[in-house]
Amino acid sequence: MAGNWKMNLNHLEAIATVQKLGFSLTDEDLAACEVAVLPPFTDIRSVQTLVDGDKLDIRYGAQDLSTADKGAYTGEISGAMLAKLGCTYVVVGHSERREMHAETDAVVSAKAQAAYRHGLVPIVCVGEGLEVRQAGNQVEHTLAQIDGSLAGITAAQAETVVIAYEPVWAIGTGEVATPADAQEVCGAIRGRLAELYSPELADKVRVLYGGSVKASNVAAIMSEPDVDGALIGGASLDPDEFVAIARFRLHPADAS
Ligand SMILES: O=C(CO)COP(=O)(O)O
Repeated sequence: MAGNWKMNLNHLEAIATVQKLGFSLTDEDLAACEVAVLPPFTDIRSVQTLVDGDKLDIRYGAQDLSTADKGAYTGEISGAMLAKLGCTYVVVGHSERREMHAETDAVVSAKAQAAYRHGLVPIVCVGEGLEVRQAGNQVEHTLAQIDGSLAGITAAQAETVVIAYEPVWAIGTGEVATPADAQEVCGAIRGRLAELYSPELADKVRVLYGGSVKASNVAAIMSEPDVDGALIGGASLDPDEFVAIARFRLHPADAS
């Protein structure tokens, strides 16, 4: 379960949030479910200090990185800098960056490659907008994004990649995809990974669903065979809600 904080929570709020997570999540919870937070860049040092100091079994990472490793790139953050701060993950190709920063699949692939150069695991985001969904082209569209975003990623790298299927129309709207909608595309993604790499590799890759996930709907989504986890925006800002999401196995899968 990965919490994408987006541009929310300053470093003081980040400390309070991670402390609460660290206090609430038991060893049992963390043995059953990996938990990661993806704060803004300015919070990462604070999160690192807490996680290291309190020996919390929580992973953390960033929401973006530069395609370049070093140099005259004003405002950019390199994979090397994130690795130095102990990041495990980095989100690449979130729909908000694809839309607002015109990131193409080629850019996303370059960012995923930059992540691997520094030992970071990319969480590669894909997913269709409302018009594509209404036209019924969600599978075709999302698989084309997979092809483009994973271009240049070797099998050895792809073994660890995390894919997040986030239908744009379900992000921050309260409009959650049905479990069957999530399964349709997540299953197709796994099928494409099998074609691009191998069925064995495809089975190992974690495919997440994202879009209005909360404690009350997570169990139903997680009951689908090809949904291995969730990328959570708004609900991850509330530590109690995020902990309840991480405990999805305790909720009935038919809650709505
Ligand atoms: O974009 C998302 C996670 O990356 C989903 O955001 P919400 O959970 O707020 O819909």
